[in-house]
Amino acid sequence: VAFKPLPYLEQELTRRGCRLFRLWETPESPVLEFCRQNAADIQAIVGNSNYGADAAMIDALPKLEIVASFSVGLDRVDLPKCKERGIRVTNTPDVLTDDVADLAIGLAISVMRRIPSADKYARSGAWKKGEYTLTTRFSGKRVGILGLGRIGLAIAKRAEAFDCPISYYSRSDKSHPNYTYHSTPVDLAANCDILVVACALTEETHHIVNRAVIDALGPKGVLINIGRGPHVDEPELVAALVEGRLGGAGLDVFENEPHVPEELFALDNVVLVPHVGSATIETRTAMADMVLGNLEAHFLKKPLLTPVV
Ligand SMILES: O=C(O)C(=O)[C@@H](O)[C@H](O)[C@H](O)CO
Repeated sequence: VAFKPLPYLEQELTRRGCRLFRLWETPESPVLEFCRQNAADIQAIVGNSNYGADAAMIDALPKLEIVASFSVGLDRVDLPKCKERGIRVTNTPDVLTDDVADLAIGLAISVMRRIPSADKYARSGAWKKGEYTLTTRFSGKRVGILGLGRIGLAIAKRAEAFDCPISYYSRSDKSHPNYTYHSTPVDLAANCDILVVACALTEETHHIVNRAVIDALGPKGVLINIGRGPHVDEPELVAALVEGRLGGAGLDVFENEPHVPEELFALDNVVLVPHVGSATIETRTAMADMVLGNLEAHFLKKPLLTPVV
């Protein structure tokens, strides 16, 4: 188990007879060393969005049969290597879609209406001296979505309820009846007020939000990232926000988690949360059940619940 899991997941793995090798409890020995020492016994890895299974780790585990990720995103798992070795890989799709989409809309409204700093204003007593500054309406704003997959569609559905016209960029035109397709991220950014990152992290989508996209979004534009930190060229983002070349940002993920750029701390047009997209008890429990179900199916030689490899 590569990360400190939900107690429920840890208890259930033990109750179902799994012998756990707790990687997070062995800071003294490098991960690879730890894997090599226990290679004869490790048949499965339970990882997440930060701790996956790279090629070196897979090579160090000749008995490895399955990687059951406690995440929908698999950018930390070397999928081609697993395929090559015949190692199965599963993730936790669908059960977290609503929470992640809710957070995306929550971040957008929080940035547009400056909710965190308005909250601070009310708590500070400053209201006694005068009204809080006017903010910007979310309803009706043009929402652009990078990646119209499960989470992207769930965000679009929610934004539609706020009368927001929806446009998107993805590898192919999905000829969606109500949503406008843009063939480049820059084109999408130039034609929306709020740009939401909701695609998987791949070599292709690494830094998909770069200087050109940020400048196309512009001084009134808002960026929402509930994908992965490396989707965004973070130094470019920070510079644009500090210089006022971008109107605001709502960020759940960062390039070097858990480190957050301190230059953003003083900006009230920026809302920062610590990778909590799926962090509700309901969703994390459902994710745990999916991990448990996939492991059980694998070792009982039954069809996996959510196979990726
Ligand atoms: O599912 C993903 O891809 C996520 O990023 C999150 O749900 C994390 O896995 C979660 O932070 C668990 O550690």
